[in-house]
Amino acid sequence: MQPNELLTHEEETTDVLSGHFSEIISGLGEDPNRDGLLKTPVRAAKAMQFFTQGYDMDAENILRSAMFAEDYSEMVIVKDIELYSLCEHHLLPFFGKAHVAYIPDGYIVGLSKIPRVIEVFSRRLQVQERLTDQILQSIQKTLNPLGVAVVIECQHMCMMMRGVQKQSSVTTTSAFTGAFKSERTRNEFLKLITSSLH
Ligand SMILES: Nc1nc2c(ncn2[C@@H]2O[C@H](COP(=O)(O)OP(=O)(O)OP(=O)(O)O)[C@@H](O)[C@H]2O)c(=O)[nH]1
Ligand SMILES: [Zn+2]
Repeated sequence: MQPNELLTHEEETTDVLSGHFSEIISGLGEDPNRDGLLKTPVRAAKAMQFFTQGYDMDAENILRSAMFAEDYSEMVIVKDIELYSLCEHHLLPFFGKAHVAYIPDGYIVGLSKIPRVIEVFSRRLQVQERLTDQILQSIQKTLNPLGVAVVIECQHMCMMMRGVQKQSSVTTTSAFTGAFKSERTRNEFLKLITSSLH
């Protein structure tokens, strides 16, 4: 029997990635066999797998698992949801906050499912614009509410640690469907996410 037959798919991936990380460490001129680096390829592999675990998750299933029929039809906002993602250009983190709102049309969703949907799409190689849109579309498609709004504010390590090296710039992206296309509704949402009372 091959030793690999006993490994799960996840463990096999860890194995493959750690081989590559070992080469990266050598390529950087370091010795992957020195004491402090011995377990680093496996640790780095597991970290990258954690950062990209969203590929194995299904946002629509998550939302559908906690949809409840309810007559409430005012705006529901979940704001200041922290997120960590990886920029697909440099494989460096970008991180910040997401604010999500929807106006129910017959169904509400379990509140925790909104941050879970953000995990699904942020734990991948991403750009902030696509992340914003994917969150929006998955909620719109599943709940079919009167409207969805997503605002994301992030700092990108690729703009901080390297490249242009700007430490304080924050990128804001937003996307809206349905009722949030109206200026009045959108402004109410934007006011509420900047208010400390909500
Ligand atoms: N639109 C968008 N751009 C991003 C995101 N994350 C990183 N980038 C940008 O992707 C671009 C890649 O540009 P390139 O010129 O190919 O890469 P580069 O030479 O490393 O660019 P610099 O970062 O300017 O040094 C950079 O401008 C990054 O700032 C994102 O989420 N959205
Ligand atoms: Zn980048």
